[in-house]
Amino acid sequence: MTLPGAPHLARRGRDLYLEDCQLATLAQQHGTPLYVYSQASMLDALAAYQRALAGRPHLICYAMKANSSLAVLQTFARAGCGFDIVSGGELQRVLAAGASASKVVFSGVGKTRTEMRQALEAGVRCFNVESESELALLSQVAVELGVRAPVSLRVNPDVDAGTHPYISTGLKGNKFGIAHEQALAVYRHAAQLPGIAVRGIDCHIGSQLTEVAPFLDALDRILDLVEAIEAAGITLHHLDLGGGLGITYTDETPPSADELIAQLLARIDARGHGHREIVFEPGRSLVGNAGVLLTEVLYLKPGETKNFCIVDAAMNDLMRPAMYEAWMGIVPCTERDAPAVTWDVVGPVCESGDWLGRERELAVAPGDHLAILSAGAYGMAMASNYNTRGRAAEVMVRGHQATLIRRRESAAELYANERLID
Ligand SMILES: Cc1ncc(COP(=O)(O)O)c(C=O)c1O
Ligand SMILES: N[C@@H](CCCC[NH3+])C(=O)O
Repeated sequence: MTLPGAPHLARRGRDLYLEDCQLATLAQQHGTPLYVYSQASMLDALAAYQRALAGRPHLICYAMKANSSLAVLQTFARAGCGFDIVSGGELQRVLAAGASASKVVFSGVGKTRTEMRQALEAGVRCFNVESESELALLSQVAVELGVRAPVSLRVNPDVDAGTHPYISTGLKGNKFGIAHEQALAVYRHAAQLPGIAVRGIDCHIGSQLTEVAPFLDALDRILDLVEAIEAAGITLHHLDLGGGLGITYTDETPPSADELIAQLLARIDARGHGHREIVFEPGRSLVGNAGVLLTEVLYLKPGETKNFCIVDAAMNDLMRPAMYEAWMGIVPCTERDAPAVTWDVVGPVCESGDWLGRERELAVAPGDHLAILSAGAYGMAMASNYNTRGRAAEVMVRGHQATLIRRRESAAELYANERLID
């Protein structure tokens, strides 16, 4: 039986497998908390985007903030993928994984002078510029280096993405992008700047979007602008439509990448923009359902009003439930024959917000392993060391083969940069 949204995760008898690897065995071998990823799931998810765009100029730039582990980046780089980065650190990391800077786009509202210089020297493909002041500084830095920075402006189209307010980015009140009504003026200004080469236009309206309509609304707003900008004599080579496609955590039914892209391309063609290069920046939809977080049940603590299942993973390992009250599936790695009880699954961190799942029906005992599902995106990438907890280990599976791609962090590593005072 396959689990929702995760084609390579299935139960064989009582045991949960990711591809051909038994998860309970991996938990025993590597210890917990442990992230496990299916490489086939990542490649299948990428293939859906590649298929949908075949035959026209395009670049898929994986938004590496979703999961920036080197082996994940390497997997995508080898499959021909580009990358969307948001910091100099991400640039360094993706180059270390073997990517080419010529396939990297640089997003983010707060790029520093140093990061601009680093990205120009590396030769990134495009900067997605988010404000007029950033544009001015980028031009200056480029002139100092004797180059022109390739640029698209990230436009805030002011559409409601219909997602959690913390991950909605395309509304007027958000810090992201240049307001739609100012964009034409900023493009005219950009075209005059000595260190800027205008290349395209960009938007990204939010994350975990489960409907096509907001993408189409944003596209229409962007195409209106493209027409106005080109009428002003400024040529735009590419349309970067951002990321944001959602995944199934529980009962969401987002469109597949193929369906979404087919509808977007139909609109692009109908409006006469079919010749432009199309860029997408998917994050979650490439990696989210490729990963699980394995954890061991430490204690069961039944109570008068609530029953607590205390596990060894915590909010520092997986922040999404604490931060967005996000629902993530939780299932036993090995099913047992016992009546299910309702548990709040919580971690050892000293915060009441440290929960991973509330009111879950589970038949569990101490020592059992649980899998938290759909944890491949914004899981490890957002992990912290709160409570001096070393970050989890990570394993990538390919068929029967399981490779440790990051070893567990030790406590000594956590304070290695610190010094006692005299
Ligand atoms: C600029 C930009 N591009 C792409 C993404 C990727 O988003 P998602 O993981 O929802 O596909 C994000 C994050 O939301 C982003 O901020
Ligand atoms: N971290 C968020 C998504 C943020 C998207 C970043 N632009 C999540 O876990 O859902």
